[in-house]
Amino acid sequence: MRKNSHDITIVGSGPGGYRAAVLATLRGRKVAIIEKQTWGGTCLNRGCVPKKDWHETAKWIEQSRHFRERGVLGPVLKGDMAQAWRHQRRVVETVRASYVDYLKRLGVRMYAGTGRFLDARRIDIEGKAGRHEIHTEYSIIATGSTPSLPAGIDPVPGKILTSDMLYDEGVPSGDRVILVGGGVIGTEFAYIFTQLGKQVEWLAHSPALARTLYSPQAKETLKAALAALDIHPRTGFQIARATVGVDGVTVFDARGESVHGDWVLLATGRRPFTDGLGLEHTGVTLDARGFVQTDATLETAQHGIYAIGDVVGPLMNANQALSDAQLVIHNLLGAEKRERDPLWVPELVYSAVELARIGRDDATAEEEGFEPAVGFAAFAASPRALGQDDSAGFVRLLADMDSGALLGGEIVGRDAGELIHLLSASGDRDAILRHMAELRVNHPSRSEELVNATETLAARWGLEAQIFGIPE
Ligand SMILES: Cc1cc2nc3c(=O)[nH]c(=O)nc-3n(C[C@H](O)[C@H](O)[C@H](O)COP(=O)(O)OP(=O)(O)OC[C@H]3O[C@@H](n4cnc5c(N)ncnc54)[C@H](O)[C@@H]3O)c2cc1C
Ligand SMILES: NC(=O)c1ccc[n+]([C@@H]2O[C@H](COP(=O)([O-])OP(=O)(O)OC[C@H]3O[C@@H](n4cnc5c(N)ncnc54)[C@H](O)[C@@H]3O)[C@@H](O)[C@H]2O)c1
Repeated sequence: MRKNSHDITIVGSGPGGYRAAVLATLRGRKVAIIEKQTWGGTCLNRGCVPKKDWHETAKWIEQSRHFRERGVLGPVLKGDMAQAWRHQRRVVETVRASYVDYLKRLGVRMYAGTGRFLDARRIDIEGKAGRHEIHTEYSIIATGSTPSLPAGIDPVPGKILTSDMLYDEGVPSGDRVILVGGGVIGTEFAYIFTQLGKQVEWLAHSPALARTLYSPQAKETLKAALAALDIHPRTGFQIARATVGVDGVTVFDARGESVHGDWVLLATGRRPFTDGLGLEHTGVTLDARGFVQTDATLETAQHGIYAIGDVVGPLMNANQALSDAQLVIHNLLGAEKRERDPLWVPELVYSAVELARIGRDDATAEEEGFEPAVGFAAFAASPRALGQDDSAGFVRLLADMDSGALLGGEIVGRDAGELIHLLSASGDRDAILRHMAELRVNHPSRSEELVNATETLAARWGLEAQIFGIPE
């Protein structure tokens, strides 16, 4: 093989690209990865990792309300967002260094520059070190997404920011923040910013998380937790215009209503990123919204070119990108092909409560002809949660009335992002609830509430045989 030839070339080093590079190299392939900006992509540098660092700090500050009654005495704590920004940078830089080190140790060929397809097997890379042309047997497009701004609104450094700008450039001065968007970022940042000491005016077109599959009960629990901290979205506000002056920024909606603040954070969605990738020199096709079109195995219309993560959509989260990477490497190197199943990749929101879900919601289950039984356990009765002064939330499981198979699950409350693995660990969804009922647990723990929810399925819905294996 020539020096500049690779078995697999990956464009983009976010969670999707990074994971694909590691897995393919561990399986003996000669792999190249190209990154035009910062190694680790959105998730590491301006997404999941710094956001979770901030969420942790926000939780500490919120929990400090209980310090006195718990016997922890001292001055009242308050947030400092500029210092919190410096903290997440240190975490991000540490993780990034270990990512880069691992890729190097594995022998992945790392190219810093912008990758552009010349044809289906040749990629041009333009970077600080000059231009390279590489040859590749297979390629994986993992170029992610970029913020999508409302028409007529342009970013202004220090005044009108996207989340990418906030993490790349730092926290602007001024405590009065206008946060636009009722999606995942808006819902997470409304909580985080408030705990970190900002006065947040949260403008949303529709109620928080309106376009997600979380149950009404989950959304109500979130709403109550936010309201307890005096965080309320102002709904029906669709930002149409913004003006920047010496004293800050004013945003207007189409009706002419206005809100004034020191700076604005736009969380109005993200769009797939394929700009400058040279896809016109390949047979790869895009849909009307710009997502790369693939079949269920994640191969594009161009044989040998695959796509993963945000650039495929429609859901954009790191968990999906990681799962896609596993799938594509399996499909490239395995004998049989597997198909993408986004429903069974966990989804998370980190706000005043953590929300985690996997599988079908009630409506989807019913549409598919299932009769869902609901297993439920509230953290309000959990000795572990009560001892943590953090007992909001619940576990909610959907099971098929006939077979006892898991149809979907939702966990709301502290550590939901860890607990969801109990539902995602096994692909055997016919048997998972039976195994859950037999789990050898650590007591007291939050995991026990999954066992309790499973047992309510047996007790209240007559699923004893399916869950406990007792003959009817
Ligand atoms: C504020 C925020 C918080 C988030 N929190 C979470 C969370 O808690 N959990 C979660 O699951 N998800 C979260 N996400 C979503 C998550 O970050 C993305 O879904 C994930 O990063 C997508 O991974 P990816 O590999 O598809 O692409 P990306 O991470 O976007 O990486 C793509 C990379 O490709 C590079 N690239 C693009 N074009 C080229 C080119 N032509 N040549 C070379 N390189 C190129 C880009 O520079 C980029 O580094 C969050 C997102 C944001 C914005
Ligand atoms: N925990 C996670 O997995 C996680 C965390 C953060 C972000 N993400 C992903 O990143 C992507 C971007 O997040 P996001 O919250 O920006 O997008 P989103 O699509 O979740 O929400 C965008 C919001 O902006 C609103 N909006 C759009 N135009 C508007 C306007 N002109 N005025 C007022 N509101 C307007 C929409 O109504 C919607 O509520 C999403 O796909 C999200 O899933 C995932």
